[in-house]
Amino acid sequence: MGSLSEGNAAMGKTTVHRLIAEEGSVLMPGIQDAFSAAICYKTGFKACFVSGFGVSAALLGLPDFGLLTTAEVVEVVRRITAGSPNLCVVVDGDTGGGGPLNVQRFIKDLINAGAKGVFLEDQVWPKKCGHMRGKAVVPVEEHALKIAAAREAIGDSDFFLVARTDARAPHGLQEAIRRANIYREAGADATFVEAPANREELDEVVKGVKGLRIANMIEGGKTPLHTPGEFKEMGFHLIAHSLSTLYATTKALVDIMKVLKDKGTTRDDMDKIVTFSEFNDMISLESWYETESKFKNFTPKSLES
Ligand SMILES: C[C@@](O)(CC(=O)O)C(=O)O
Ligand SMILES: [Mg+2]
Repeated sequence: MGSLSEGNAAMGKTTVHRLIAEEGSVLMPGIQDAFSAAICYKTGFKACFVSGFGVSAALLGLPDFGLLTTAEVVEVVRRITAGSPNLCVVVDGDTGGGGPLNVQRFIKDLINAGAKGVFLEDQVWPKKCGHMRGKAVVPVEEHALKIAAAREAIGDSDFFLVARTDARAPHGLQEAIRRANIYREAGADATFVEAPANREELDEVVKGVKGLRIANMIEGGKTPLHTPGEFKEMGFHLIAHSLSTLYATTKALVDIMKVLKDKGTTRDDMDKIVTFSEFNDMISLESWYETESKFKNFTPKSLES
């Protein structure tokens, strides 16, 4: 089993380190916008993962195929942190938007936007979702340089750096493990070997990769689904459940569109949707009424008669 003292988790260096020290294995639901983030926080999660796959779908209506820009990601993150200021927001940074200088600018923008961490991966740009076919990775030195540049840009900020490698598919698990350890040496707080194919490979990752480790759960993806408890036992510290909310939303959207198309009304299918008041609770409407009422009777002193 992996040790929590590895990777400074026990030192509480950042919010993410602190959460790992508290929980052992931190589950981060994948979210794609300010609304899914707000529901994530309301449900009781302390951290979320801003999925590139999800943002590409929700913002652009496009697949996770290297079409999303870092500027678009930063803008989404700004809205998420404004809407959910107490949620620890970890962001999928894809390949970081270019070379080391672009990575540094991106990291600073994410920190200013209120994010608490980022994943940076070693795919060739334009990248693909880690569970799709046809991936390629850049030379290990090239990504190590980006990780070092990201580390420098982070400085003393409360920001957690995850280095991801997609080498498993094109070059095999041992190369992915080798790369993860090199990226850790270059300054990553944790590493993520993308898409191990079975339990044996997950165990190999724990055996071979030093420090804090990430696992990624995608329904229908390459890695079998496990619980946070099982991952804690194995030696993984951060678990992204990257696409569950996107897939659930997709199913709900398809179902209700079908109802509208077939029947033209939802009156016999109210079980498929939340009520007006349930939605308003979800979006904290009452707190806005309270704020509104504070200003209703406000008159500056000099205008009082
Ligand atoms: C985690 C992911 O990067 C998908 C993947 O490539 O596995 C995402 O964007 O959610
Ligand atoms: Mg992604």
